[in-house]
Amino acid sequence: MRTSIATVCISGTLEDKMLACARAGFDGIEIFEQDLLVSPLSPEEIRARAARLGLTLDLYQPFRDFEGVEEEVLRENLRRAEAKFRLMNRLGIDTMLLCSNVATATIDDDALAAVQLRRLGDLAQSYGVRIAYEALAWGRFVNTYGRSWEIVREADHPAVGLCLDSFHILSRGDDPAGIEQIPAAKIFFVQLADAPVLSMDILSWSRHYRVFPGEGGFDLVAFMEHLVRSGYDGPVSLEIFNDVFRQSDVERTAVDGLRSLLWLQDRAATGLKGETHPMQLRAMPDVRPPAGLDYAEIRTGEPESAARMLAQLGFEFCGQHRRKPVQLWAQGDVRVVLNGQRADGAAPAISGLGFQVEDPDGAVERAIQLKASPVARHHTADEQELRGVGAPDGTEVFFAPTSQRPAWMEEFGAGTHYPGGQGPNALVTRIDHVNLAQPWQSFDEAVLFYESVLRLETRPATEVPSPMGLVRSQVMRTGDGSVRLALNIVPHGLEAAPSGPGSYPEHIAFHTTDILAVARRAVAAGMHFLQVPQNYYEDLAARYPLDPATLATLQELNLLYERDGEGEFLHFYTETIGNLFLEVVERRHGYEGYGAQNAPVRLAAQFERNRLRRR
Ligand SMILES: O=C(O)c1ccc(O)c(O)c1
Ligand SMILES: [Mg+2]
Repeated sequence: MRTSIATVCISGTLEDKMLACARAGFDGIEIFEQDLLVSPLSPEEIRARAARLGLTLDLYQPFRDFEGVEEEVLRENLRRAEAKFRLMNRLGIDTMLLCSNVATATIDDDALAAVQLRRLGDLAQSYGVRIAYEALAWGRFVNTYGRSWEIVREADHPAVGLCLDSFHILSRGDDPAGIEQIPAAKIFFVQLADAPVLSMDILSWSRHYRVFPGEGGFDLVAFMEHLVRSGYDGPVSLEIFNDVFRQSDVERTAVDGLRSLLWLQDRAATGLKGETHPMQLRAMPDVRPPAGLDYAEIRTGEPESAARMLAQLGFEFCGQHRRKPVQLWAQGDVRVVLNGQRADGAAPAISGLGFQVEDPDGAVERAIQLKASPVARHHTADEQELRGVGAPDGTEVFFAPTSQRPAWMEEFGAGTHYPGGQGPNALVTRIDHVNLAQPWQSFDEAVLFYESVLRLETRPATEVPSPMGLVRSQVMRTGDGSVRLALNIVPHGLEAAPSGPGSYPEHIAFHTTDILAVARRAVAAGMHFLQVPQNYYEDLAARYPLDPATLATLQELNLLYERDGEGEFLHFYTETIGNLFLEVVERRHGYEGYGAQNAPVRLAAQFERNRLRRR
């Protein structure tokens, strides 16, 4: 598949954009008119530069407000078009995008629009160029691809075809299946964009909120499958109007965009297996979602405080790495690695996650094909090699084989004391979820990363009010729930990664089947929990018909509680150390959430604590 991207998607000057697109690996670009108008480069220089970079110039856009007008207006529009055709000849671009008329159309008549497009086609043909007609979702009269196709069909001109843009089709809830019936030769260009599901006017939605495929709520995979079935074999281009992308690092955004097209091809290739079509879809190693978490790694220059918290929660020290200042802690088969390879005094933070997968090499290979940066764990010949990649949020993602007793544990001393299994002291049964802070600029990129590299599924996002601002929270998980990540967008003014005041803490949540026992054991071991205000418990009593004894126990232990139908969720939080706190949760009767109603209580309590500490 030929990949392309509109220059409007990314930040910088036209030169910056071209370089970043070439480096990311795109085959071509669409020149967005505004980028050209403000460029000091002549059309000939742009053409030469693209050739040097190995980029094709696939489309010039947009040309607006042409059809459905009186004769006098049409003549003026043809004059405007001719100037652009001359420019396209200088650029060496053979396709111009024409948006359906938004502003000047006065005649609602498809036959007339077809005649006018035919006249434009004649003119275009004399310059050796062609017109790709796109129905904008907010076009004055033409706002569906079905209607734009009717007009193009009636125009019946070799230089007049369609541009299909997934946003305009899917934002209106239109069925893309009809694309399969359009002759491929009449589809001149294809633009893809995803978007979060929002209810707002379509123009604003389109101009500010588009995201790369896989980052929003539209079914781009199904769209792509219909497109491929039509027999289309031309460029597939990204056209994303997004306020954040336009101000983010240009190279990184370009890579994010290319990743979305790699992911999409892979998914469509899987969906179309066994069918024949002219488009060559690039597939990747087929890996299954992770079966579970092998370990979580906390990196800190002062392991004592994190070690104390783990011990209070019932974890046992299992051994010290034979070469490195790294400790292994475990409870049952839940493993936490405390990595002391950090500057003295550096506060604890989640630095890495080990995911258990069937085929670690295949998973790494796939991640690298998806343009993730490899990170290598330093190891000696007799040590287990763990390979991984860096996530956009800085977390190191490692791929480990599925195993009850991973081979790397041998490095933590011969005869390692490892409790394993579910001994009488092991009340924690697994890592329930890991909450990772996301810088606002790279949130969409992170969603696509975890979806494409780890094959996690997105769940509807929630918004949690806090004294620092509204925190957007997005759960990504395997279908069976064995791996769950909660991505939280860090409120403006706070930092995601560095620890200390002004940073946003991350946490690891452990699951237990007896939260009262874990809480009592922790209290007896001297643990301080995050304090929950009295107001919360009064509200709890109003929300649910809890018996007074249960309520008193919850309050005594600073436990939080939530119900969802039959399901019940009980949980508590530790204090925050550095950039990290821990949570223990108990899910009863199939509860699947994360205590959304309780998250504001936690964020407010943490805010208070942080402020007191800074005084
Ligand atoms: O928002 C617009 O005006 C606009 C312009 C060109 C496009 O291809 C498009 O999809 C939207
Ligand atoms: Mg478009």
